[in-house]
Amino acid sequence: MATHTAFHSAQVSRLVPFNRAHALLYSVAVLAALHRRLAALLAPATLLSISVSLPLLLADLVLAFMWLTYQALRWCPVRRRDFPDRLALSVDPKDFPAIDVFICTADPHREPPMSVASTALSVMAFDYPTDRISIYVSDDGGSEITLFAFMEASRFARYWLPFCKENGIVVRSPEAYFRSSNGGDSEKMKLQMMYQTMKEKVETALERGYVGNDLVSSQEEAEVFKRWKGLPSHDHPSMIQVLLDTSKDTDIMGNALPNVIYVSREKRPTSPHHFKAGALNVLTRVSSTMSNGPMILTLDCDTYSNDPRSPLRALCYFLDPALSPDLAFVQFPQIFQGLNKNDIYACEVKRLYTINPRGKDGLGGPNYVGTACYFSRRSLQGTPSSTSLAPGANDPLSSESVLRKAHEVASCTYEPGTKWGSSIGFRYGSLSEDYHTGYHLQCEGWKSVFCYPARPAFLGDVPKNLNDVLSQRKRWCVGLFEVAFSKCCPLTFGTVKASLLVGLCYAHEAFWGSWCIPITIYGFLPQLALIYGIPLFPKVSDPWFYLYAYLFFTTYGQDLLEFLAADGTMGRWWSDQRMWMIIGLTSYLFGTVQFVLKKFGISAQGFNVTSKVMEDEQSKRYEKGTFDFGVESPFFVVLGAVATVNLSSLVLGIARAATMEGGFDELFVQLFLSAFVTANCWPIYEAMFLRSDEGKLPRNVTVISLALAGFLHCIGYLIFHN
Ligand SMILES: O=c1ccn([C@@H]2O[C@H](COP(=O)(O)OP(=O)(O)O[C@H]3O[C@H](CO)[C@@H](O)[C@H](O)[C@H]3O)[C@@H](O)[C@H]2O)c(=O)[nH]1
Ligand SMILES: [Mn+2]
Repeated sequence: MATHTAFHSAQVSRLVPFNRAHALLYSVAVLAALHRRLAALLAPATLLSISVSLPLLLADLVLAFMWLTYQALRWCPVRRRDFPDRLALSVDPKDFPAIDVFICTADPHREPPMSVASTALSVMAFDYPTDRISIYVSDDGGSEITLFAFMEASRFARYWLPFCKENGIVVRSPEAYFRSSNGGDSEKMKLQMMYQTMKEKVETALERGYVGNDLVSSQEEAEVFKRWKGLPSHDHPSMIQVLLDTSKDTDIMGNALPNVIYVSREKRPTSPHHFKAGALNVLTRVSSTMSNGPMILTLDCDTYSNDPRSPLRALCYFLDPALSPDLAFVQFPQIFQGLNKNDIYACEVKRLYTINPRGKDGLGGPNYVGTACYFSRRSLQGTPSSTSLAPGANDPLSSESVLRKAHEVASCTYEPGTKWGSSIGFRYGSLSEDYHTGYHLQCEGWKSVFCYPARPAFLGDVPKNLNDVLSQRKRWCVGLFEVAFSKCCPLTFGTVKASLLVGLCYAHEAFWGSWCIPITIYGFLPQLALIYGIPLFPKVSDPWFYLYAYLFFTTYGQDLLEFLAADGTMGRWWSDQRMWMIIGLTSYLFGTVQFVLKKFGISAQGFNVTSKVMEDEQSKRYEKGTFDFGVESPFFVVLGAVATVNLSSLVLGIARAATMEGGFDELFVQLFLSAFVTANCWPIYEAMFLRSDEGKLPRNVTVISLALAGFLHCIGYLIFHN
C-alpha cells in the first residue's frame, strides 16, 4: 500500500479480471480449432489433404503456443509511480550513492562521435551531486576521433553544465537541445556557436580519418594521439584516458565536474571479444578500479537523457529497504525521438518495450533491454562487491597504480578462466546480451522494476530504412533463440505458480522468431488453394465459420485495444501489425535459418551495429512516411513474392468464386485473407511498380521476386490442380 511517505507505489491493471475471463473463452475456441485441424488430418488422407492439413496444423500449433504463453504477460500487469520529490526531501544528497555511467559505441561512421559525446554531456548534467557521477565510454571502434570528440566535450562541459543548471534546461544533450530550440539570448547563442565549432572540428577529423595537429589544443593532447597511429580497430592494446577527474577539474563557476574516462579495451583477432557484453564487462571492471560506484547506468551511445532526475527515480526503488536486497536493476522504457507520424517501421516496438515489461513487472520484474537501465553493482559482480578491484583510499584516478590496474582488467588475457560472462557480469553466448543477462539474473533470484515516468527519461534513435530495421530484428531473433536454447537455468521464482508464469513469459519472448512459421504458411498456402477454388476453411453458412471469425477479430481487437491503451494511435497500430507480418516473413524466417546453421557450426554472424546516420533524401522519404527499399536485399525478394502471390490469388480467386456455385460462401475466408494481406502489401506494390525514386525496389529484386512468385504458383498448381 502506498502511504504519503513511500517513494513509490504500484497498481495492478484493472483489465486483469477481464483478461482472465476472456482467456478462458478464447482457450476453448483454440482447442476447438485445433481439434478440427487434427480431425481433418486423421480423416482418410490424400496427398492433397496432407499437404494442406499438416502445414496448417503446424501453423495453428505455433499460434496456440504463442497465445498461451502470452497470457502470462497479461496475468498481472502493473503500473508503478515514483515520487522523487519525497526522496529529495527525506534523503540528504550527501547520502546518494555514486553512479558509474557506461556508454557504448562501436563505429564512428555509424555512430557519429559528437552524438555519442552529446549523450555523455546529457548525463554529466544530471540533477545529482556531480562529484558522484563517473562517465565511462567504451569505444569498440577504437577510434581516435571518438576520443577526440570526448576531449572536446569535456572542455565544453565546463560551460554546458552551469548553463543547464542555471537556466533549468531539461533536455541536456546539446545535440538534442539545439536541434529542438532556436533563437534565445546571447549566452545560449554563444554556447550554440561553441557546440557548432566543436562539432565541425570533429567532423573534419572524421572525414580525414585522423586527428591532425591543427585540431588539437595542446602538446599534451597531440602526444596522446601519437600513440594511436597505425593501430587497427580490431588489433590494439587497451587504451584508457582520464579526461576529467572530479577531484581536480571544475567548471567555469568553480563547481566540480564529473569523472570522464575513455576506454578502448584490448582487441586481438585471436581473442573473442563478445561484442557489447564484452565491452560492458570491461567497463564494469575498469570502473571498479576507479570510482567503484554502487549504481551503474548502462546507455547505448544514442540514448540521451531527456530528464535530469532519472537517477532520483531509480533511487526511489534502490533506497527502499523492502526492495533493495534483491533489486538488480531499474529499467526505463526505450523510447525514441524522430519517429514519423505513423511510425511506418513500427520502431516504437511498443509491445516489447512498454506493454510486456509492465506484464512482467507484476511477476518479479521486466527484462533488461540494453540501455536506460540502472543496475546495482552487486548484481553484476556477485555479492558484496568484489573489493579486490576497488581503488585504494586516496589513489587519484590518474595515478600510475590505478591506471596500471585499469589497463590490466581491460586486456584480453584478463577474462579467460574467470566467471565473467558466465556467472558474473553481462552474460555471453547471445547476440541479445541484454535479454540473456536479465534472464540469468532473474533465474538467480534477482528482482527488477520497470520505471515508466510520464516524461520519457531517455530518448534514443531508430533505424530509418527498411533493410536496417529488418537486419536489426534478424539479429534480435537469432539472439533470442540463443537464449531459448542456452543452458537451462533452474527456475527459482518463489512459488510454483510464479515459476510457471515467469517461465511462460520467457518461453513466449525467447521463441519470438517462431512467428515466422504461421506467418509464412498463412501468407501463401490458403491463397494458392484459393486460385483452384479449394476451400480450406468453413464456409460462411457453416456455424464453424464463427469460430474463425471470433479468433481473428478478438485477437486483432485485443491487440488494438492494448496498443491504444499504451498511448498508441490507430495509424501506428496498423503499421505495427503490418511490420509484424513483414518481419515474420523476412527477419524471423532468415533468422531462424541462420540460428540453425549457426548451431551446426555452418555459419556465424556477428553484431551488425545499426546505423544512426541517414542521407538527406532518405530522411525526406522517412518524414513523408514513404517506405525505403533501395538496396538489393534478399529480404525484399520474399516480400515481393508474397505481395505478388496475394494480389494474383485475390484477383483469380474472385474470378473463381464468381464462376463457382456458392463460390463466395465457400471461399470467403481465403478471399478475406488474401485481401487483408494485399492491403498490408500496398507499399510493396508501390515500390515494385509505381515509384521511380531511389527508395523504390531495385529492378533486379522485382524480377527475382516475380520469378519466385511464379515458382510458388507452379507448386500451387502441382498441389491443387486436380
Ligand atoms: O561489438 C559491439 C557491438 C555493439 N556495441 C554497442 O551496442 C549498442 C547497441 O547497438 P545497436 O546497433 O544500436 O543495436 P540495437 O539493435 O539498436 O540495440 C538494441 O538491441 C541490442 C541487443 O541486440 C541491445 O544491446 C541494445 O541496448 C538495444 O537497444 C550500441 O551503443 C553499440 O555501440 C558495442 O559496444 N560493441
Ligand atoms: Mn540502437
